Amino acid sequence: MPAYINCKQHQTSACASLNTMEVPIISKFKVGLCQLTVSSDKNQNLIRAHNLIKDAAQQGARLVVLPEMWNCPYSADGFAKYAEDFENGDSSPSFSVLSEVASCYGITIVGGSIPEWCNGRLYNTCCVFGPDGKLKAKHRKIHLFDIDVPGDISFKESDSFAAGDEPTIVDTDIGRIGIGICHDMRFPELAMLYRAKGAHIICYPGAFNMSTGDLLWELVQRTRAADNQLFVATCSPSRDSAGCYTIWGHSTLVSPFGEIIATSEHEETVVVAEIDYSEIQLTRESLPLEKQRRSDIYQFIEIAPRRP
Ligand SMILES: NC(=O)CC(=O)C(=O)O
Repeated sequence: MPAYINCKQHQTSACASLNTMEVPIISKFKVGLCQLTVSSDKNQNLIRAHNLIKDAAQQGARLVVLPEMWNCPYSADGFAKYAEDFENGDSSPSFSVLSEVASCYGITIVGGSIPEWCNGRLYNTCCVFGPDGKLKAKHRKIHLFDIDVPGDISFKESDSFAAGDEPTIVDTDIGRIGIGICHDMRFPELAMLYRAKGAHIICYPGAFNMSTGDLLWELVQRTRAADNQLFVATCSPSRDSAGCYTIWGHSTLVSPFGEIIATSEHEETVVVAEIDYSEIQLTRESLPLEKQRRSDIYQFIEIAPRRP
């Protein structure tokens, strides 16, 4: 645990008792989305993340989601500099902070993403921690964001990162969670796979920009939720985050019907809202897409990972 964050300082008796409780799977609970301002000062980012997670937990959130690249600016020239090796706890302050904070507040954290070093490769990686602070899952961004729109935006994540090659679905005390990172959201097949595997909610830490955000951020996440009749949570950095890539913001929680339950503008904020998994059943009964699906005409085929 880095010295500059003292979790014990903030630990209340309620918080302490949550850590020792046998927590049953619950279906109605609050989700917190921490839309934090990311600067070029890593320590500041860690402190900010801690403060926003604490705020969400104090508002009753049991599941807290952080943005894509919350410990560093979303900028190709900095990813390697901010990268951490999770296997080596001492050299991974971001990992340690999330683990400590999850256990301090007895919450599940979908830890946005940070650059991860592993065996000489850099990944855009999301870590999920349980209320005991233990790592429950690690998702490496599968679809890297390479875009070139002449006169508008050009960005090539694949120049910096290697792509992950596994979907990530994790069982927690607050349900089954599918994980995707930002551009992963554009691929309906991944969300369909999570739905087929029984996910209640898909969390997408993201960092859309001003060109893609206005047009697609809300559209894509509502579509993933409505197509698969499950909850979707997205979490972005705030717009005034550092770097030349201007971030859209608008962290959002969507219902299985595709309705926006809660959202934000682009400033730093914490969105906290309640979700109720009984809505999944209700939506699927009201509009039984699975029964109506014409698999005699088309089929969802699970394809093995493409390898070079
Ligand atoms: N970081 C990203 O993957 C950005 C993205 O997908 C976008 O549309 O913007």
